[in-house]
Amino acid sequence: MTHLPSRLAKVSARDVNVHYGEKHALKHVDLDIRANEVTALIGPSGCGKSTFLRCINRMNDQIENAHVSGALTLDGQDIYDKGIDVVQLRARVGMVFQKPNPFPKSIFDNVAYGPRIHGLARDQAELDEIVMTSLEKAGLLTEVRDRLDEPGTGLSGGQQQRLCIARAIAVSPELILMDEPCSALDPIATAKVEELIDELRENYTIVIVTHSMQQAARVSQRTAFFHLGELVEVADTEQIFTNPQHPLTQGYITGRFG
Ligand SMILES: Nc1ncnc2c1ncn2[C@@H]1O[C@H](COP(=O)(O)OP(=O)(O)OP(=O)(O)O)[C@@H](O)[C@H]1O
Repeated sequence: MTHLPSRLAKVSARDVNVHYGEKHALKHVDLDIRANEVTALIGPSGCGKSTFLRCINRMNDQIENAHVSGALTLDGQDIYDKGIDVVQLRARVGMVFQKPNPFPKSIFDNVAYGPRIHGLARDQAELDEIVMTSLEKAGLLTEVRDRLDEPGTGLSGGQQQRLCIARAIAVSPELILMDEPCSALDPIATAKVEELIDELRENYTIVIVTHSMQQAARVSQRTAFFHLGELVEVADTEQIFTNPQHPLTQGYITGRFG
């Protein structure tokens, strides 16, 4: 039985299905994402984690053969409503990708890009303020304060990823989607980004796809385990890793498959 979307959830998914042509990639997913928490999506390669993530900001719209059905709401509002402005939606729901992808622009302009296109600053002083605050929140300001005019692509991989997080934050999103944000980073840069995720949860809701169970255990409060397109189990992270209810979850977290 499909339950009604939860009013308490930041994002509520009910009977969400995604097909890529004939391929049924996501099957009847019911999942609530709670506000001001980090929710980790885990599961073996190809199980549909990224597909689910892309449903939330309608990135699947850009994939020609993708078809999404079911109900997805953000604060109770239908994400797939015909009246929804997708550009506005993506300002509310930011995204950070696997590979840091700064624009070929200066550090300052990378962060100022979103506020400029959304008209968030009335003048240069306000824009400066947004850029500096976003860099600060992303834990990058002290490292780049003196080189804001230099290209973002000249930063280290870990710094570039924090720049992308600053860029996402600059438009004041409510939700940040992260698709394996540390997979291209070394352990030290990964630790910094994980620390940052933990701090950001105070003001944002975060959904992170990760292949690292250690990372899911370190950064998230809730964990959802997917397998072959189905959501097998969702629970508090501690429970998933200490007392999973489903044998498939148990098998995955103990490394028996995946
Ligand atoms: N554009 C596409 N066209 C056709 N099939 C796709 C497309 N994108 C994904 N798929 C298929 O849908 C399924 C789910 O893919 P998805 O990328 O969501 O999985 P994932 O769990 O994020 O995997 P990974 O951990 O390897 O990134 C896979 O079988 C994949 O091959």
